[in-house]
Amino acid sequence: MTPNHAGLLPQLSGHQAHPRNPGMPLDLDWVASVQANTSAIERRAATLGGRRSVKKDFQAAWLLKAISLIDLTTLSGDDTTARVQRLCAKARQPVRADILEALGMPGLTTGAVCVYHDMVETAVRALEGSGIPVAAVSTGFPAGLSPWHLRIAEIGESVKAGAQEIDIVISRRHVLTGNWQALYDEMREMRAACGEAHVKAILATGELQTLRNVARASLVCMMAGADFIKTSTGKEAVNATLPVSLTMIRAIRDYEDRTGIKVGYKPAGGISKAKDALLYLALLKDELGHDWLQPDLFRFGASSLLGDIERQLEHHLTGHYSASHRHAMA
Ligand SMILES: O=C[C@H](O)COP(=O)(O)O
Repeated sequence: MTPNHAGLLPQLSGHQAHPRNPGMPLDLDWVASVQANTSAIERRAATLGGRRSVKKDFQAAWLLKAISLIDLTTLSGDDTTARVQRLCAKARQPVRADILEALGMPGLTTGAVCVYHDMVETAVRALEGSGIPVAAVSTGFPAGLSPWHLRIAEIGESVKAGAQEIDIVISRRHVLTGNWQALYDEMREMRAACGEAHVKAILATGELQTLRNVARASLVCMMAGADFIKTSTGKEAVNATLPVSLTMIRAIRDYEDRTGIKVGYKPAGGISKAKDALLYLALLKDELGHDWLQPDLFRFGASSLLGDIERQLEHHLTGHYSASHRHAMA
């Protein structure tokens, strides 16, 4: 049985890397004008699941697409070389070979592997020749409160060790005190320290108090040159949510409308079910269109999502696909 691809299947080669975000001068008037209608956003997010139904033929294609968009992550204090090597092997072959074969996607990989700085070299070695980039959480992850020069130095060390993507944590206090200049300057300097590596700005949205703060912080980070904006470290009390995602995705849309520059989006933390991944993809497709459904512009930051997707693909092939997974996509 092969899925009805509907133009969804991830591209395995010949992918054009998306240009970096050069940023722009800080526009404080624009930042001040940003609003977020919390109840409308929450209503829209709450109805997303009910409004959509997945055509059964397309389910496998969407799940394969989701795999190609995962930053397969391990960010545990007890990470070992062996664990990271196993993770990298999983990134190279995310689901059983016979499943990929049956679905016409041998060679499918995850979007990237995401690890602490300490594990970058191990991951780079384990992924050699695969084309899968390594993302490092640098800048004193997850709190992002180590001395400034050490945060900048850590970025440099991660790049030197071979990380092609750097996930940095912003200073939430700059957002909470409305110090947009400080946030802009911080982000700008961290972006410069990344050199050619792409930079993802982690907003730690669970600590930003309001959706308006989330929208304004998103905008300032994009103005300062973030290539991606990311919700969470996975370590806050509240991590990725649909209302936060809608807010950030709309900020990305506004930034593109105004500057013509496409910035990527990475929801992270607590996304562990295939059906939830499909909701995020539905939201992205509705709000930003198909252009964003590729690894240069969208990633899931997730440590345990892949296992559930693999189970659902098995069910798909044996005809026992769960009805609860049919509600997200058209
Ligand atoms: O950036 C990725 C997150 O830390 C992963 O969070 P998770 O372990 O809840 O999937």
